[in-house]
Amino acid sequence: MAPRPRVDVNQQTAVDMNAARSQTSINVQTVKNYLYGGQKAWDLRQRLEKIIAQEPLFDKQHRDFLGRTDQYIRAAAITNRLTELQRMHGWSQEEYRTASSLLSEVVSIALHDAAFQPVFLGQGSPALMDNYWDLVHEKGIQGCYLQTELGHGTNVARLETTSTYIPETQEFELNSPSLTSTKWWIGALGKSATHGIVQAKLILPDGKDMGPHLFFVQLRSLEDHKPLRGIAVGDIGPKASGGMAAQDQGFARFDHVRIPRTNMFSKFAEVTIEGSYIQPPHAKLSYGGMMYIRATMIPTAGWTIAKAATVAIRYTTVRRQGELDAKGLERQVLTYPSTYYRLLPILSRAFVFIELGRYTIKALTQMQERLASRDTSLLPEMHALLCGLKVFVTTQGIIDIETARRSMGGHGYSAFAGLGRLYIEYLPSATFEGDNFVLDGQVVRAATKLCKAVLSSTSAVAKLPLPSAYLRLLSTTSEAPPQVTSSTWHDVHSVVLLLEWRAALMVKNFTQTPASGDVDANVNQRLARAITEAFVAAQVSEMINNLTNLPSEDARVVGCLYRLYLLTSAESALVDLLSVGLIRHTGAGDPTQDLRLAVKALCLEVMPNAIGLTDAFGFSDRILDSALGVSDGRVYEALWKRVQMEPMNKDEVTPAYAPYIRPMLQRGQAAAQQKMKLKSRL
Ligand SMILES: Cc1cc2nc3c(=O)[nH]c(=O)nc-3n(C[C@H](O)[C@H](O)[C@H](O)COP(=O)(O)OP(=O)(O)OC[C@H]3O[C@@H](n4cnc5c(N)ncnc54)[C@H](O)[C@@H]3O)c2cc1C
Repeated sequence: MAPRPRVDVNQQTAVDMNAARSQTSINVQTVKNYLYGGQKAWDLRQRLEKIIAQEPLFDKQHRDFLGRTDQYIRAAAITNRLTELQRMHGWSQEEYRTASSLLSEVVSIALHDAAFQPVFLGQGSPALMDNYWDLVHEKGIQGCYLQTELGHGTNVARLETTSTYIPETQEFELNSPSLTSTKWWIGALGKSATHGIVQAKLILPDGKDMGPHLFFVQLRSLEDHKPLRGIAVGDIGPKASGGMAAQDQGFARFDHVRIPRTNMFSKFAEVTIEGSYIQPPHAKLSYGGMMYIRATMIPTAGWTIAKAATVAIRYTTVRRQGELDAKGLERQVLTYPSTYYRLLPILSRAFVFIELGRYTIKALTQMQERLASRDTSLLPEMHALLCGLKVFVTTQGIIDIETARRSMGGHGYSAFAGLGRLYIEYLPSATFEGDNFVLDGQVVRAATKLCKAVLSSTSAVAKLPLPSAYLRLLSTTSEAPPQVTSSTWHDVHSVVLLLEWRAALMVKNFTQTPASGDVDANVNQRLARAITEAFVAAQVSEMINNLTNLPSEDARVVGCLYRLYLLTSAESALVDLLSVGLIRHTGAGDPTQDLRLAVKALCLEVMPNAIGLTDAFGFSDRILDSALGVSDGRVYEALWKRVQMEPMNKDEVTPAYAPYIRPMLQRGQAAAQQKMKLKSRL
């Protein structure tokens, strides 16, 4: 047998990346424009990226080696420079937001932008806006949102902080009556924020408790940043696995702190000068701020998953492992079925969540316009939808980042791979803005209410809001559930219908369970997922229809990704599909095998464009900050370069040698010599 040619494993990486790019059949720029919502948005991003890339402060090369305090100080310096650049270049809000996202850093000012400012806008009274909006908007003050307490998070009704109205001075007095009433986990409160929006129980002069309301409170002096009298404030310490180290989650206690009456957020509910309470027109009007944050979490999930997919697909394209082929090359890791089956569905979810985010934010904007004229009709449905979507995208996003990291083997565990950081920073999204398991319950409550209406009256179907359209299937005039055959998996409409039937039957079964009947402990999670997946599947079908706006080859490839999304959703729903009898074992072979083979076929169809599709996300090497995700594929050189920066490598002999390593070795050597002597005497 002729000897196989020797391959330079390092040089081969660039060869493999170039070869993968040259296989791309899509127009990367067109798909990029599609993902960013038009060429204009992409051009803006490019223009801002050039500015940001030139800033030495924004360099990420050394951040993995910094301790917590230095990470926080670095983040503050970055924020200061970003706002300076905003003024220098006269950036609009949109430009500032884009530049901020391009930083790809955890910074405390994010809480001001994402939580503090929207609540101010949505719930500030005209008086509060007149007095403070300019300061808020111009960042003359820095805000945070103080809801969670040491003793309560989910159960907002049991928060203990009080705000008591004193008519004599027209002031509220804020008080933390117990250790467990201490505000806790509050982003930017530890060391940064000057002001906060405090959720506290409103107590009227007659002692009546009106439940939690929002109050605007100054926390630190604008002269020297010291906490104001009566306020004890600090940082709650390091987070799990060193995550979000640059952000100062904080605690605060209030000892009879007075604020003016006008500092209550009273756009909807109000306390009069005399101390009477004016009810809001709808109990859930104040949900607006939180709904906005939840809506933005959908595209964020998409772009976060996109980063994980880009890094892992690039690395597994150039990483070779296995038996040599005739050319002397090992197999590209991405080509193993167990690898592409893990990674390509992640790529498909990134595309879907990015598009879904666009839809949701548009729908929310429409609802907010109606809210402005006090029309709350869309509110309950939007609330339930956003709860479901928030849970779905964050739960899936967390799984996807970790799956992508593991697909890269041992090097994936290096901090220089970048996915460990991405994971740990994304992880709390399952808990904040509503714990995912708690939100599931709200999705199910809303669905059962509508289901009962549909089951009791045929006219209710006509009034079903779009996200609950799947319940139409329960109407007496609806067709019977479809028969699943091998062709089902090749027809978008059939797969969507199947996922809708799954949700409808599961909700119906649950709704019809007698009050005395037992339900399993996981029922809310299963139902909420089925409900949300039915909605998302219908949206994906729309996305496929709208692909006619793209050139045909781009539409074909992105369409494959969307179908892959639908099929992997159906695959993960198999247990439910079997439980509700939509798929049956007929004795003629495995009824799920056709689906699994269709998933594989779609993966193979997407594969030649895997690199092109990840390039379409438009991430620079600076943003990904990953030695394994470099766009030229030269991963070993990038990893080697990073390792040279490791501070421990500055000393040839570690300072730990003399005091600790040497004495241990010397004791061991002496003991071994002693034993040798004893042996030689025997
Ligand atoms: C990184 C990070 C940043 C944060 N930033 C902020 C911030 O800026 N401002 C702020 O106010 N808060 C913030 N939080 C707090 C966050 O909003 C709360 O952690 C969250 O609301 C959950 O509350 P909890 O931690 O008290 O958990 P708990 O409510 O005690 O929940 C504990 C467990 O009980 C379960 N559980 C609780 N109630 C129910 C129920 N009714 N049904 C079923 N299961 C239930 C939950 O699923 C969970 O598993 C932050 C948290 C984190 C981790």
